[in-house]
Amino acid sequence: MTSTEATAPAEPSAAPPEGGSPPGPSTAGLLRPYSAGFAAVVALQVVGALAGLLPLLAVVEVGRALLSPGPADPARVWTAVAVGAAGLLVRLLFTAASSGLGHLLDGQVQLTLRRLLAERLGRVPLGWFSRRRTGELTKVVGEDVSTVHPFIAHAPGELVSAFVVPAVSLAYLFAVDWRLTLVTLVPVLLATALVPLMMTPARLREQEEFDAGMARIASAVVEFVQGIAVVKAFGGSEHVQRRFRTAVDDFVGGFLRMVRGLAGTAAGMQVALSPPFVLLVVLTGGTVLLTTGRIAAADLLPFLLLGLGLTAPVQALGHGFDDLRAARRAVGRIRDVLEVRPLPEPARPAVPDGHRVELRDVRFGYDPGHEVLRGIDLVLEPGTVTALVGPSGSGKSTLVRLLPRFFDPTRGAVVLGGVDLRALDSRELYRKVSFVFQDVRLLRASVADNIALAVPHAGHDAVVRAARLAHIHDRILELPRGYASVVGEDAGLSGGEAQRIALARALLADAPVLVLDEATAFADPQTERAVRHTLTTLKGDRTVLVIAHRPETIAAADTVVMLDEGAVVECGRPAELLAREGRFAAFWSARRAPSTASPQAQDPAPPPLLTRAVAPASAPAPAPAPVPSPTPTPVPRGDEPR
Ligand SMILES: Nc1ncnc2c1ncn2[C@@H]1O[C@H](COP(=O)(O)OP(=O)(O)OP(=O)(O)O)[C@@H](O)[C@H]1O
Repeated sequence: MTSTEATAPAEPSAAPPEGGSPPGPSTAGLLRPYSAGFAAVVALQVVGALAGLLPLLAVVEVGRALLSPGPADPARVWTAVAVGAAGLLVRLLFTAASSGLGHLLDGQVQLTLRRLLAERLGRVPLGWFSRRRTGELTKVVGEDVSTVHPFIAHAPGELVSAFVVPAVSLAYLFAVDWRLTLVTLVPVLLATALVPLMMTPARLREQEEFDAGMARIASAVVEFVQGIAVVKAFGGSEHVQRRFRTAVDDFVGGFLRMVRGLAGTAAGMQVALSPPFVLLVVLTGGTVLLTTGRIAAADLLPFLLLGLGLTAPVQALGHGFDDLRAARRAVGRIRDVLEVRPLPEPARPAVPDGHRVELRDVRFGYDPGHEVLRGIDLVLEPGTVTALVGPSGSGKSTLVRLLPRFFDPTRGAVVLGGVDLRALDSRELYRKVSFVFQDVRLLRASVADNIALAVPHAGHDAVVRAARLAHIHDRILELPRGYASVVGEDAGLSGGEAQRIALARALLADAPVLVLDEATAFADPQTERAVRHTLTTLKGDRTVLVIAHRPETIAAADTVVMLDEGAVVECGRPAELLAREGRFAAFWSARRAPSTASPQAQDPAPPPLLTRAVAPASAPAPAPAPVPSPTPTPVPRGDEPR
């Protein structure tokens, strides 16, 4: 058997990586395999952008030919036209190729990111998911990965041409007339001089307020939408609406301050970069130089045409950097997920011998310094049902989740068939351990596929048999397409029905260890009795651990384990424990007392356990006590008295 000490991690492996965890791949590292592709995108874009200058230069050349004294030289004109047309064609071809290649690369990068995320999400501890909202992950895998699109597909080409085109244009213009070139640069210099005014501490503060205001509105909307039923039922809509209105009013105030602060500078930049202003500046300078005889009229043409082109890339630069910033934030969130420490897998997996489960001095805490399980020692024998009971927050759900390795213990070990779970291959673990918890997730697939998830090649008969055992078969037949009905499309299932499908899935998987959070809260009394009957009669050689909320389940269990504040306070046969008149007896009678003010006042009276208490301790477990027909009132989960 694997030694616990050798493998026990200091912290729950579900905790986010801290300190010593291996860093995830850097953005550059993620993109390195595509560097040749990016280089090709940039090269194609540069050629395309430079070729795009040729039509403008051709117009300049034609203008010069037509404006020069004497008859125009047709050959010179036609050559210029041909070069211009060729330039246009090359520009079209190369920018199209660059864009096409950029989008292909984008597709590959997004696919790689999604594969990496899927691969990592497949290896992180199951418990990590329960600490995250589904929405957060959906955003990372969907939206954030898509956010890299402009960064990959557009930014490289746009940013490069934003530098190359002005540089080449400037070189050409300097060659024509350096004085008019300086004049042509005035609008760009003016716009650039205004940039620092947009980055003052006051502006940055306003930007932060804007972001915070947006976040407050988003959270007020989410709170309202997610809790709409509760909010309406308890008359809290006015409070929530007031919160939303306050968030919007604050945002509007902040937004107006930001706009007032930015408006003057932004308008100044817009004017400086606008074509009329550029033409005005070039024409004014050109007229002065022309009238003083320093340049020829034809020399004015390139400045009018290329001068406009000098400002366009400056504007593109703004968008490019915006995309870049958004992509950086998205890649940061993607990296956070890629950095989550995966569930450690053994290099040489051990093979369990049987399916006796032992918890040996198991300690666990979600957060450092706060233990939720405080030294649990427990043995679950094959062929027995162990009912876990205890007050809300005593650690029942946490304990059962250690068996399918949602988390690893902080200290101690969970041992299956003599092997520490950490020494088991995860596929082997899930072949051995099935679980049905209350937060059941069904896939958007047919009911049959949902049941056969762990056994994809199971025949229809086997699926039906499992569904019958889970008492969901009749309900499935009522669905529009029976077993072929797609969950969420053809069939809307209640929480209890979904749990019974999950139970059918677990029964079909036929794992020798079954861990259940009693699926009673949603089921009607008859179904609930039938499911319980299935579990007790089917157990065979199975090791069953169930968080029991119903008195009948507790009565029918072979062993009851009473937890309180993360420790086992009593453990034994239900009748023996009752006779002992200790913590479990108090817990039990609190459930019986109809006049108590506790929420259990509505619960059905527990079955007469004392009739079982007369059996000698060494005798085989007697048949379950007769189960009285429970009232339809469900036991709310987690409200047992302390
Ligand atoms: N994901 C989590 N992160 C941090 N703390 C948690 C988490 N889940 C549970 N806890 C805490 O661990 C303790 C035990 O919770 P657990 O859900 O295991 O108790 P329980 O006995 O199953 O309660 P209930 O019967 O109400 O479901 C509680 O104090 C709870 O607040």
